[in-house]
Amino acid sequence: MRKLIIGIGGMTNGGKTTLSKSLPELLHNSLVISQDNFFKDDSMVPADVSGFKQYDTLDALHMDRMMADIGSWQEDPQGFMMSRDPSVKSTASEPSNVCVLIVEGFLIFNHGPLNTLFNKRYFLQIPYEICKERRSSRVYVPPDPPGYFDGYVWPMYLKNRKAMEETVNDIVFLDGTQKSEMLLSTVLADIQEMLMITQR
Ligand SMILES: Nc1ncnc2c1ncn2[C@@H]1O[C@H](COP(=O)(O)OP(=O)(O)O)[C@@H](O)[C@H]1O
Ligand SMILES: O=C(O)c1ccc[n+]([C@@H]2O[C@H](COP(=O)([O-])O)[C@@H](O)[C@H]2O)c1
Repeated sequence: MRKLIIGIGGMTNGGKTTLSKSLPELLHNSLVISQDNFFKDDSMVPADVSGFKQYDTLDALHMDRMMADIGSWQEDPQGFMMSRDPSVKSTASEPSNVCVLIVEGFLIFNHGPLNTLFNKRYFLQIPYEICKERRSSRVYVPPDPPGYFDGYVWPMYLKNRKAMEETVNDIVFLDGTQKSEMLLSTVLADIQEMLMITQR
């Protein structure tokens, strides 16, 4: 069984989840793993000197669990997909098929062991004002306290992005202000081309 692992990283509210969840509807044998599902419990996330909870760091995430899930997919993609979604039909008997894992999250390229697994890396970026606007209408658990975006989220984005750019150089940057359909068709066409090459 051949495998492809696609990384959809990006800024908070860049549109990672929206793009990622559309792909499995159009790609056979594909599944999404979201980094957001691996946040530690609030009681395990410390606050900084300003009192802001430090959610925008790898330490706030159970990366060990996320890596374990990806490892399980690598060992048996069909079995893992069926354990996640029993309605998925096994096509293991079909010749030359490829399983695709889409890994999405805001810090996926900042985690060295995870970053090495990607066959392709995308990063959705949006301007500060749009990011702040989109974030203000989103409700996290716990919700953002007043001043969190400018006092913590944005400075952490700049810090994490700098670290990413210092260590990873083959990222395809996508303009997250483009229409969702446009982003989807761009990434889908790219993945389909990779699938054709992988199947040869
Ligand atoms: N291409 C887009 N154009 C306009 N708004 C978008 C687009 N993609 C996502 N959004 C909106 O932005 C917000 C964050 O999207 P989401 O996909 O959850 O981002 P992320 O997973 O990167 O945090 C949502 O309100 C979503 O509807
Ligand atoms: O999901 C959670 O448990 C959670 C709790 C508090 C904050 N978050 C925020 O989730 C953001 C990353 O997710 P996203 O979807 O906005 O890229 C990050 O900026 C965190 O500040 C997420």
